[in-house]
Amino acid sequence: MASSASNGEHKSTKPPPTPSPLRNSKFFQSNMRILVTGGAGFIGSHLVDKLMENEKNEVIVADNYFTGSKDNLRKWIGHPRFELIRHDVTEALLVEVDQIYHLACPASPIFYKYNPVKTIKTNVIGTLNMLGLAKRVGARILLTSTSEVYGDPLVHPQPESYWGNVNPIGVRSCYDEGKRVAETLMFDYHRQHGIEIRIARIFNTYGPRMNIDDGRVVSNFIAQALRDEPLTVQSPGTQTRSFCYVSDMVDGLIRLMEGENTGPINIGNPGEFTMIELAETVKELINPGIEIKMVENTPDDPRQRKPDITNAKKLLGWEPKIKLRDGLPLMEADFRLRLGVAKKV
Ligand SMILES: NC(=O)c1ccc[n+]([C@@H]2O[C@H](COP(=O)([O-])OP(=O)(O)OC[C@H]3O[C@@H](n4cnc5c(N)ncnc54)[C@H](O)[C@@H]3O)[C@@H](O)[C@H]2O)c1
Ligand SMILES: O=C(O)[C@H]1O[C@H](OP(=O)(O)OP(=O)(O)OC[C@H]2O[C@@H](n3ccc(=O)[nH]c3=O)[C@H](O)[C@@H]2O)[C@H](O)[C@@H](O)[C@@H]1O
Repeated sequence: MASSASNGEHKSTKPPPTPSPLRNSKFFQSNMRILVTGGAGFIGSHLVDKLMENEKNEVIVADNYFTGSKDNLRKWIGHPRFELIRHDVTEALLVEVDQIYHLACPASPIFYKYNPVKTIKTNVIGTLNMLGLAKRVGARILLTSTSEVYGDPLVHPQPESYWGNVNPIGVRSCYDEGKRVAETLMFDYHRQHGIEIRIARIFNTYGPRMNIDDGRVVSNFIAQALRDEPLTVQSPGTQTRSFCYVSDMVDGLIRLMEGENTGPINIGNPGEFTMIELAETVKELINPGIEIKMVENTPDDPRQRKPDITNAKKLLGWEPKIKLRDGLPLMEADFRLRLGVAKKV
């Protein structure tokens, strides 16, 4: 029997499947072959950079480029330990790998709401396909779930044991409910087939390489500040989020994959800000002359969000290092380069 969902230490009674014998038949042998779905995206490409630092890793990225870009991976294209495949995870993929980081899914609300049926297919069929692959080759699989599984949370901060408050028929449901089903599938494969699973519940992550017009709040505010446009705070502006810098996130994901705990484990930075506070910070750091404008919000926007990271600290020895005020200038420098806006002296 699996233990309770709150301590991140689920154990299946079944032994994991044996890795495919084909795995050992290659002439060139790295110690670990790793598949990263969604690896051309924001978090995925930073994860690939970190995994490629280890010479014993060979990395395969599968991505359909819906929100990601080859440009994010350009330094690895042509590298002997790296392979990039244009692939949609809603279709089966046959590769021999030891680990799967399953990130493929549009993450910004404007993109996941653009084609909600495709978003839910990506979360459900895509995760089923990756679990099928993990089962066939005996790979360990990590799912990047989300703090959105807590919906508009009635418990604050959110521990992993909280079951959430999600609208099942709303405009965000393709993503929220899609990720909840993906988590269910992970645990069903774990209990039924002994697959080694890891689930990270990621809280709002920001950093260099986010799409400039991604639509998420940090990228919006930085791009607006650099373009001398008003910062668009969606009403009421008192809603909160907790922002994690991408290098901290990648460190947490790798620790989770390499450790012994299935999760789900919250990975995020508990520093909590209202959207008005975030706008004021961006204004102060990047463009003090800019206006802050209140605009209409979208349905079902969670009113508060902050991770309880007790489990991540205890089970992974992980906690974020980069404060928002230190991370924003790193992202600003990247956006300035890409937008061609030099810093005034
Ligand atoms: N960034 C965050 O704040 C955050 C928070 C919680 C969870 N997550 C999760 O982390 C993962 C990565 O998020 P991100 O911020 O890097 O987003 P992103 O949009 O930059 O990256 C997602 C990647 O997945 C690819 N993709 C989408 N659908 C696909 C499909 N059907 N087949 C193959 N590839 C597909 C995209 O092209 C893109 O490269 C997602 O699973 C997201 O749900 C992110
Ligand atoms: O961390 C998570 O779990 C989830 O967080 C985000 O979802 P959300 O928090 O709604 O992200 P944003 O679109 O960045 O919105 C954050 C807040 O900023 C506000 N906002 C957004 C954009 C803007 O221009 N102005 C603004 O005030 C929104 O109303 C919202 O309250 C991500 O988009 C999801 O991929 C991720 O799974």
